[in-house]
Amino acid sequence: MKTIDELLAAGVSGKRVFVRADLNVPLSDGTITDDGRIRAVLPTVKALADAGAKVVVASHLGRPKGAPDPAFSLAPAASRLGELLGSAVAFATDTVGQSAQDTVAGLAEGQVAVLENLRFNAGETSKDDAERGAFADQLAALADVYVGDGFGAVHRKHASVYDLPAKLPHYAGYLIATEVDVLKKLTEDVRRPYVVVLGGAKVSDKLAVIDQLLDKADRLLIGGGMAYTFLKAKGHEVGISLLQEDQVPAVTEYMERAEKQGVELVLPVDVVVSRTFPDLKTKAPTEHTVVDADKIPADQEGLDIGPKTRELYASKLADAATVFWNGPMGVFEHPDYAEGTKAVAQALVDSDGFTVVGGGDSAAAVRTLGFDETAFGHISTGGGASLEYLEGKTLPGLAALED
Ligand SMILES: Nc1ncnc2c1ncn2[C@@H]1O[C@H](COP(=O)(O)OP(=O)(O)OP(=O)(O)O)[C@@H](O)[C@H]1O
Ligand SMILES: O=C(O)[C@H](O)COP(=O)(O)O
Repeated sequence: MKTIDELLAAGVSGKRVFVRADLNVPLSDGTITDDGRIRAVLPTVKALADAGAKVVVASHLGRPKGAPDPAFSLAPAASRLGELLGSAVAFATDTVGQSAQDTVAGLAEGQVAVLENLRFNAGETSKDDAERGAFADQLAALADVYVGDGFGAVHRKHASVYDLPAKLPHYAGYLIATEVDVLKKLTEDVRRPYVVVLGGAKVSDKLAVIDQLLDKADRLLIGGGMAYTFLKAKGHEVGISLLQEDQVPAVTEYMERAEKQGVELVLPVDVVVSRTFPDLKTKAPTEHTVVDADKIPADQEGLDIGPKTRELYASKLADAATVFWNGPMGVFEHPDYAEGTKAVAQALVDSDGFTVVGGGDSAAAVRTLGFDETAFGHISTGGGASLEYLEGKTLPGLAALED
């Protein structure tokens, strides 16, 4: 995989360099609530601009349906990028149309432009190779060189991630190079005990990675929305909690395999429950109680791990030599359900091991809950991407950067 340093050494002055970033940042009423992914691409953008390149930054945001949707515009991300760079960033109001062509043509050496959301064009995510290829051809016409730096999207076989690199000289940016280095440490001769903490809401995505982790990890701690499918599989009432009913058989099999393979698979022993899902906009205080994990009332849902579980998980993390954590332990966006995520984050800060936080929401949780990012070994910008890497899958966006 050729890296950006090789590109810079060869000289980029005056060249149009297409940087595929992951600027898929959380927004609330058009305001960016966590700019971590924008900060993560700064080293690459700065190095190219300082070397005189005409930098064309492109990304997706959210999941628009292949057509323009103002709610998913990259304009706020573009202006935040400009603030962080300390210089004006040109913004194209389309992806490959007249605005993009004029904006790129008007770039001076060292200047940066951001294209509008790539997923406003159906070709970006199309399952049809020809349709994706045609869109990639239009993107290629805007650049002389390609730099892949959107780690959070490398598991997607999309035009700007997979098809476009083949059409231009291509290099890995600093973020992708760092992320791959870190994740390699988690897949090759990992230091033990190796503890994995899984939570969050994308239950089905993550269950698949457990299958692989059972052969690698020494301990698996389950929290967040993930936990209730496991508790159901143990025969417990889970009320109206987040549940992937069709995954109960698979989860049962995982628990049996963990037992056989001597992998400690730890589930919550108590949970914070409520009758209703909290209002994440008003964050109005909610009625909630702590119950044993096998006593969730039928009309209530588990929204965070309870105090006994927080202590239990901290004790299971205390001697870890390596930790990978993906997925918040509860609905951390609401103060009534943030304590579990805080407790796990604190346990990683207290750990002497190598700690990796993998995931857009998990990384955002660590930052918004006030933890110092440097207290962790690495905060990945990709949740799904890091999980699929750990699964041992070939990631399209990384394969496309190999010669
Ligand atoms: N018990 C629960 N019930 C419902 N939702 C929950 C629960 N616990 C956590 N969540 C939600 O899970 C969401 C994050 O899950 P997700 O799987 O997306 O995390 P992530 O993997 O870190 O993010 P990404 O995949 O975007 O990198 C949060 O918005 C949180 O509110
Ligand atoms: O948030 C993420 O995980 C990445 O930006 C990928 O987004 P996607 O799941 O919509 O492809």
